[in-house]
Amino acid sequence: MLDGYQREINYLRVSVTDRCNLRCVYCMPAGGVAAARHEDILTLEEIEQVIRAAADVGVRKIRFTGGEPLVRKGLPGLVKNIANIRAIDDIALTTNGILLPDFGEELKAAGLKRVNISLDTLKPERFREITRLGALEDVWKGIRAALRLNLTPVKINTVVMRGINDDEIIDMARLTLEMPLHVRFIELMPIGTQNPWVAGRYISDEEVMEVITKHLGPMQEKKVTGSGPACSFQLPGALGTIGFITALSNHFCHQCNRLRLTSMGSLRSCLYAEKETDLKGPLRKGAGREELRKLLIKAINLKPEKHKLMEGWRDSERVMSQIGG
Ligand SMILES: Nc1nc2c(ncn2[C@@H]2O[C@H](COP(=O)(O)OP(=O)(O)OP(=O)(O)O)[C@@H](O)[C@H]2O)c(=O)[nH]1
Ligand SMILES: C[S@@+](CC[C@H](N)C(=O)[O-])C[C@H]1O[C@@H](n2cnc3c(N)ncnc32)[C@H](O)[C@@H]1O
Ligand code: SF4
Ligand code: SF4
Repeated sequence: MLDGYQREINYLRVSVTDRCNLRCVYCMPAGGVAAARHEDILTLEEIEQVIRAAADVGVRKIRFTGGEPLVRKGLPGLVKNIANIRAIDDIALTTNGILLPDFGEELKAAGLKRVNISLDTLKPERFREITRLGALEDVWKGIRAALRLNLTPVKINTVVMRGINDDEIIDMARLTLEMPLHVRFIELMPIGTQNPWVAGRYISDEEVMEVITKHLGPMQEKKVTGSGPACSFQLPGALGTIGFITALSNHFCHQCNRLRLTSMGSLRSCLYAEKETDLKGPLRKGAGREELRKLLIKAINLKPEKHKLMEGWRDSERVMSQIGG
């Protein structure tokens, strides 16, 4: 359906958990975030109910995210049920990749089409510093599993941070020459409790693009499957593409197509929105498909025209891993 600004809303990002096996510096505090109690998180059956109602109001694409979606038990079963909803034509996953060797095959068989994997550095020690817990080689095992299982196009999400990984822009871009990977440079957003950490580390995608063209030459525009906010380009002879997600500098809100379902069961009409529409309460009081449909329409009508992240983050309660990136 169309929202109040004539934008077609057809993409639901579903955060299936607020938990994660990593603690990335820009996403979570070192000690993690107090995990929600199991009973406060939507059950897989409740998530499926919401997705069925969302399909009724025009949602065609589902992306599972988190936290780390692969730590949620039973995800393949949920994917299988969603793949049976005729109106849904794209089921994707955003993941840190570490558990893909364990669950990739089952997810593919269940109907998962493709994965976006987060990777900010090619240096093992730096990877450990950024994620505080992880081993780089495990992500590579996940990337290789995704390619082997044809969970394609495989996109790589790289958050660029001044003084942290900006010296690797060229190496990350070069990956697309050697492998069929779609590397997207994401602008660091001042979100959640990591807001103070972000100060001084933001780099615009314009600057990233300049660095790439200076060292690797001009690129051609190239469309990649997906309906997210990236603009994509290709280096001559490359197997993959290079994308830019200009979340701050040139926000793509005018073409926004999405709604978010938090793991706690609220609809968040914008990444930035402070107001959420509770679905868990109504679901647990027996709300049926029609009532859920009405609540979805309400949330779509609440969508703001654009974010105001340049003015700072105002939600004191939520961090990125709880909202679903
Ligand atoms: N400002 C803003 N940033 C977003 C939004 N959605 C995604 N992003 C950013 O884009 C990054 C990549 O998103 P992904 O989860 O990989 O999904 P996507 O790019 O929408 O997906 P496809 O294009 O379908 O592959 C996220 O990590 C966020 O940083 C949004 O609605 N607003
Ligand atoms: C919150 S994570 C959830 C899915 C999964 N755990 C992962 O890392 O891909 C989704 C995406 O949000 C991005 N992200 C998290 N915090 C961010 C921030 N402050 N600015 C920009 N992107 C951020 C991550 O890099 C990741 O690509
Ligand atoms: S970005 Fe993803 S992997 Fe990193 S801490 Fe956040 S949820 Fe976990
Ligand atoms: S910030 Fe809000 S309006 Fe802008 S693209 Fe993201 S969800 Fe849509």
